Amino acid sequence: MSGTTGERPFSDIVTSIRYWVIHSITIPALFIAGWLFVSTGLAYDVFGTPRPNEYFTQVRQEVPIVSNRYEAKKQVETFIQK
Ligand code: HEM
Repeated sequence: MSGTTGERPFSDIVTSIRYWVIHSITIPALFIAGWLFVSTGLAYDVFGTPRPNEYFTQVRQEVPIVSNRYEAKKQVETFIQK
């Protein structure tokens, strides 16, 4: 038949009992895992994002914007010093 790849249609899958037996667990589990990933602070460590109190330090009170493309690496290194 034209217009089909031969795979099981989504409309058939998402209206099947078996799909929802599986996904009533897995979809909320993924949501909760994501929530915990953020709420425990693990996401900050994994992605290196500053925590709200880490944007400024004792030695650097200005915004850490890279302003010199040829010295960018050096600038970033000074920004991330304590
Ligand atoms: C650990 C997490 C997950 C596991 C182990 C899992 C497992 C499965 C299994 C076994 C099937 C085949 C179901 C069947 O034929 O009745 C399936 C299909 C499917 N799942 Fe999941 N699932 C997970 C998470 C999710 C999430 C989070 C979504 C979307 C929000 C999702 C969307 C789908 C869709 C759209 C299909 C149909 C895919 C196709 O056959 O073309 N799944 N999954």
